[in-house]
Amino acid sequence: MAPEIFIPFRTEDKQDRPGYFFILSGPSGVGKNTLLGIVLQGLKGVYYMPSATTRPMRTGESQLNPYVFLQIEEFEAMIQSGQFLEWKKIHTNDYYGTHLPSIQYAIAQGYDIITDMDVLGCADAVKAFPDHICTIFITPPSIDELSQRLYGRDSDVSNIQTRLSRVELEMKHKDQYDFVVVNDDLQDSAKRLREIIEQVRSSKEFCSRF
Ligand SMILES: Nc1nc2c(ncn2[C@@H]2O[C@H](COP(=O)(O)OP(=O)(O)O)[C@@H](O)[C@H]2O)c(=O)[nH]1
Ligand SMILES: Nc1ncnc2c1ncn2[C@@H]1O[C@H](COP(=O)(O)OP(=O)(O)O)[C@@H](O)[C@H]1O
Repeated sequence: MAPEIFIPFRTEDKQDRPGYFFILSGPSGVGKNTLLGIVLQGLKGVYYMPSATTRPMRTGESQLNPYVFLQIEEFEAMIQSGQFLEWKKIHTNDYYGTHLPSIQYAIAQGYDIITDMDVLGCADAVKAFPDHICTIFITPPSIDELSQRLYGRDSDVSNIQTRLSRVELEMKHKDQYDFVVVNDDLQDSAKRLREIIEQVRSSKEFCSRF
């Protein structure tokens, strides 16, 4: 079963202000998790917030990396007991959801967290915590390049097609985000993403709509 709080926070990372919640969105395969992996290495005190999902664990993945993997009954019990800030069925009817107690704890205690979410979940999260969320949309240099990345990551054509069929929905929401980063050259994009996060973290007064 899921732990009470998904993240083992360290008190030395506590900020003297409420925590910031950074959300990355963008079409599947654009590079959100790759960017997160690079950026988090260089950012002290920013925690990856794993989502919960019912999709099967892949080779190389483990509990909390990159998701809290749950059985459908466990996920549905957590929906019933109000443990998700938001949840969506994405792709092949798999559940993905954001653990509300972890978010509430991080914001209240002054810990900065980052996660990725689909555009609809992100909109729900902004409604719930408008003054604590910074949204960043990751966009591909082209749809052809995005498709190549999906084919490079996975060999299951039906998985890839399911993900490609959501691209238009995701891209339609791009202009509602606080920042947009084009993930063309990986290192340049990681640098830009890190700069955005550092800029927001160091601003004296947080304004959710920049
Ligand atoms: N609404 C919502 N979307 C999520 C959450 N966690 C991940 N996602 C989104 O679910 C989708 C997962 O698909 P994909 O990027 O192909 O990742 P995969 O699960 O590794 O195959 C992406 O759009 C993620 O941003 C969550 O907690 N809530
Ligand atoms: N800037 C980039 N240039 C080329 N390939 C990339 C770039 N960013 C990510 N990739 C590759 O694209 C694939 C999808 O990246 P991933 O981080 O899994 O996407 P997402 O988390 O958005 O679904 C991976 O194989 C990754 O190595």
